[in-house]
Amino acid sequence: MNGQGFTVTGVSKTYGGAGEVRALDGIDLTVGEGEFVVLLGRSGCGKSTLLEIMAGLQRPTTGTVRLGGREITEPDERIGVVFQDPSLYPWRTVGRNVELGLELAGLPKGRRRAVAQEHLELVGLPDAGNKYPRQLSGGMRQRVGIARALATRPDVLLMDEPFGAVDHLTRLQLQHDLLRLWAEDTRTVVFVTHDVAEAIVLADRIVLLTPGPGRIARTWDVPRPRPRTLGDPGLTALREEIYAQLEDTGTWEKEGQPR
Ligand SMILES: Nc1ncnc2c1ncn2[C@@H]1O[C@H](COP(=O)(O)OP(=O)(O)OP(=O)(O)O)[C@@H](O)[C@H]1O
Repeated sequence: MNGQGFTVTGVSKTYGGAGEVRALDGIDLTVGEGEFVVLLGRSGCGKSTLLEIMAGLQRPTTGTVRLGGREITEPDERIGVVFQDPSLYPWRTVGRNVELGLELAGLPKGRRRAVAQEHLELVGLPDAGNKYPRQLSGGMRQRVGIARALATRPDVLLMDEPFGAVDHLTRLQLQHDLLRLWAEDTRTVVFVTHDVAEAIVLADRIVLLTPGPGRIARTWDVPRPRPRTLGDPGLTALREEIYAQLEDTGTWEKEGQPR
């Protein structure tokens, strides 16, 4: 276990400009060391805003975020971030993309190579190092994004719809691989999705956000062993409960697609 916990206290965010948008209001959230928390909610409820604030990529209008007791006000070496679009540099090989954070950290070239290769192996791409991103599938590129985030050995992984752009089967495989990586080296994970099934398969705890402004409506513990299948009766009940709560907010259609 090498994770660190987050404490989000009274976080609100209002985007300025012509039409003010209250994206978040009064978010209080604790994520324990080594815990896998999923932020679930429809499009526009402030999931990305909250994740970016936790990553130090944005400042809240009010409130604070602490990681291991230290306030987060800017990007932090203890935090790795994975977005839906892995944004790989097309002119760099896959290996050199994974090396990016290590370059910034000043690691010597030979060591960078070795660490990048080690992390490509970890995500199931042992032979991809000398290829270019365009030679990989979408799912493989997303794995490279994960390898890049893990290569600097962050204590915490923040993931914003990381599997949102890949096909269903690839998505299931990536979920499985992520859980394997997490089990091998447990670190704190905060994972954003609007997919109820994905939340149930992955999370220790599901945090449901509702929009206008984004607030925490409810949280659920998912006390089932992994790997989980949605056929598990305990999970079917939970799934129904989450959908019922979403329907209460009048903004959801069954099977996880926001209107
Ligand atoms: N840079 C910005 N400037 C102004 N408004 C913004 C900005 N970023 C987000 N918003 C607004 O804040 C609200 C929350 O957006 P956010 O992207 O955090 O939600 P989300 O739940 O992650 O949505 P999605 O699932 O579609 O990514 C939305 O109303 C959005 O339009």
